[in-house]
Amino acid sequence: MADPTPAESDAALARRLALLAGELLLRVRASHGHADPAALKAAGDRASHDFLRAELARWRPADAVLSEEDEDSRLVDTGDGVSRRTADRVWIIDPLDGTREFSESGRSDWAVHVALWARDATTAHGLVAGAVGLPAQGRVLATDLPTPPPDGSGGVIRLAASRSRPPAFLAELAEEVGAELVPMGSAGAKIAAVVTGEVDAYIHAGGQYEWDSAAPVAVATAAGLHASRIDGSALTYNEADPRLPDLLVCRGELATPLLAALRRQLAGTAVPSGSPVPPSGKDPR
Ligand SMILES: Nc1ncnc2c1ncn2[C@@H]1O[C@H](COP(=O)(O)O)[C@@H](OP(=O)(O)O)[C@H]1O
Ligand SMILES: [Mg+2]
Repeated sequence: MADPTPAESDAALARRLALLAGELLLRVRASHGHADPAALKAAGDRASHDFLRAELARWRPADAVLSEEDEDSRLVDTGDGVSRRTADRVWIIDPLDGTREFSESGRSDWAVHVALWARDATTAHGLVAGAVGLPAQGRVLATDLPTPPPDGSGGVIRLAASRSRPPAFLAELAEEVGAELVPMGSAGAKIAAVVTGEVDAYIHAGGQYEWDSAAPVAVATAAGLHASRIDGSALTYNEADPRLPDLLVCRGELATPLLAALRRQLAGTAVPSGSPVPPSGKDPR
């Protein structure tokens, strides 16, 4: 691909990098095969992270980066030294979301997330640009090419949830609102499915980080969808503590009934809105 012009917008850069990192991940998957899932996960994480880090340093050298794959990214930022907390612009990236699914043959529910948070943002959640690459689905969703909000199916609510770590209360909530659970990997793939209308909503609770949702939430918001914490409060990014453990993304008209159902579930189950101790290592996947 020819070098872009210096005037490439942040959103176009996010979209281009999500596309290129996705193509790289497809090559890594093809060359490693699926015989050793742990090695494939590690190779994918590393290749995509290194690529995105290098490209952001090349095209946006003054900006800070928060990446899942940086050694210290899960630690609470104390503000010492050069810090993303004092930066005006921070790229929040998940080089490979749905790592588990990436390592499983035939699955297409994994994604590349590239988002830009800005201190002076006037857009929702402080996110000014974002792209979600879905390499195995052959598409990239981005804030500069928003898709129109999907029409409701009018039938049973299709509710996407983690296939490996769904919130404990979700089965009961689904029964209460008459929803059908659609298990899927990757926060990005699930939110993309809400954006395209393949499902009606995505609910997660119990643990996640800013990079798991920043880019897909930027894309969902640009498409006119509702995105919030499960208690209805705002999602905020580039916080000192990068944990952002729960969220609801859905079509606008479902926000009120789903938040009401969530309130009833949370009243009964005391689901924490954040776990107490910042982990220093990676989550077991
Ligand atoms: N309880 C939890 N604690 C921490 N991270 C979680 C989590 N549940 C889901 N996630 C993260 O959220 C992303 C989507 O998860 P899921 O596929 O289960 O819906 C995954 O990102 P990664 O694949 O980038 O690690 C996963 O690690
Ligand atoms: Mg992730």
